[in-house]
Amino acid sequence: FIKRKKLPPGPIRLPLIGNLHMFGENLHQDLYKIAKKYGPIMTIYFGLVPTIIASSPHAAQLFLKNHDQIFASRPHHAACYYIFYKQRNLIMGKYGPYWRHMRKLCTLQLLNNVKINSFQSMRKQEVQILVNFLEKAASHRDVVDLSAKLTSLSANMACLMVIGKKYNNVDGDFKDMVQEMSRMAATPNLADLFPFLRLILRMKQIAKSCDEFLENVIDEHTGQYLSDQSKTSIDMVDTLMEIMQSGETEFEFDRRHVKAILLDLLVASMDTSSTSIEWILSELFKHPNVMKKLQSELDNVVGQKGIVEEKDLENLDYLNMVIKEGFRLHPVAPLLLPHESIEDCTLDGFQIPKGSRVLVNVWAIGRDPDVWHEPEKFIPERFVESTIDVRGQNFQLLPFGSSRRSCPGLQLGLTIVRLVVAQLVHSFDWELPNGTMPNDINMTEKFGLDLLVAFMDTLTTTIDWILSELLRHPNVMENL
Ligand code: HEM
Repeated sequence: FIKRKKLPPGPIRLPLIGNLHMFGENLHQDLYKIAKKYGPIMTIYFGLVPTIIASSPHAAQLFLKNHDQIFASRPHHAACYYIFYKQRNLIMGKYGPYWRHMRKLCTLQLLNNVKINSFQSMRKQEVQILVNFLEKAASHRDVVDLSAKLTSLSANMACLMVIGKKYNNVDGDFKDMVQEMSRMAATPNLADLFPFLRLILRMKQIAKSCDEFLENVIDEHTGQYLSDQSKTSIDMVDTLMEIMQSGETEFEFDRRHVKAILLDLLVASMDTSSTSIEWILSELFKHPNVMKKLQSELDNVVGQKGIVEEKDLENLDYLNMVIKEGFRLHPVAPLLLPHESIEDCTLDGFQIPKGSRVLVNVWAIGRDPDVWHEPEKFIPERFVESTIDVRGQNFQLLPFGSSRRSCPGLQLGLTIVRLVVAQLVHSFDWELPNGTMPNDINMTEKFGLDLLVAFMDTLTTTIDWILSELLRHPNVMENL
């Protein structure tokens, strides 16, 4: 237990549930409101587990830059423990030599510019398939579920890059599993996450199907890479198998590690880009003037050739402002992923003990009125002559995090988001269906992964703590 008086301030907590009663469907929005009262560094109790919340650029900088190494670990997470090979993966791996090796391997071998560029023609082809579909729908004036199409585009790109086949052609069980994980993430009510034991059992089943799927993928690749010289691009399973078979890694690296990385890459790239694209397009539909201005930039830079090439992206200044503004208002991971401290630390006068969990509310930071003029409005022009960027150097805009634990897929994610938005805006004049007006577009956020990520383990830990206390006090147990 942590001595409360040394921790940052926070609302009064109730026995056992802590501050849980204060949260509704959107954790980051509720935390934003609470931070207005308790300040940019505050303590919130999820059950019995204290969690430090950073809600200003200065606070984010303290945790992610000034004390970066101390807060570079991740907490234990029951779901991730089962699904990601005892947290042997990169995303939820504990900070230490093993995580450092895995991170180096991913950044240098899988997500470097050469590797990302080797999938350029695949991206172009997949975007073209979507454009062809939309052209056909437009010629019949059919209404299109763009959200579903973007999800499928993003999943296809991720699967082609990682395992060498489209998501549409992937085994049904894996798809069911992905859908189930999304359903769990979209559970609208916290109470639906109970009972935990059932949830944990389900996690174990999901982990098993996931493992079987990845084993199959690896089996399919074994041997095939060497014999199949006709492959135009080497997918990430090929690369990882080659690394494993070379035996030249500085650390233990076997099939379990390959599977953990594969899962990371699939999970991290499947929904993130499509969700960002969907938000940005929704803002453009809501703001026809911005849409027109962007179309005119695309006409000038891309011209009549119709197809947006990745090399065009660097010349599209207004597009880049639109993307930054989209990320500011709608970060895909509003609380990043949870960080955990590996040693005691004094920070802004507060003592944060080793093992503290930290959430950085980048959603709140993107709406901080001390930093942003008219923060609720979508105004890409705010970035004219501004050096603020999304790459983790500017703490007022952190959609990919910053420093050691920042997103290693930033370049890839950014390329996909810019390419798809540019192509869809350049190829079509968009209309909302059935007389919907721009102001009618529903911009309410759905209950997202952040809640699952932040809560799930704090609740199981709370139960663990209560049970251990009961075991230590048999008389209390008996009374109960
Ligand atoms: C628009 C797209 C994307 C966004 C907005 C995004 C955002 C993020 C964020 C916020 C984090 C957590 C940072 C933190 O905890 O401080 C993260 C971590 C991560 N992302 Fe991304 N991401 C995107 C795409 C991708 C892609 C395409 C990949 C790889 C194929 C990827 C791989 C990862 C990995 C492996 C981590 C864990 C890093 C670690 O813990 O060391 N991401 N991402």
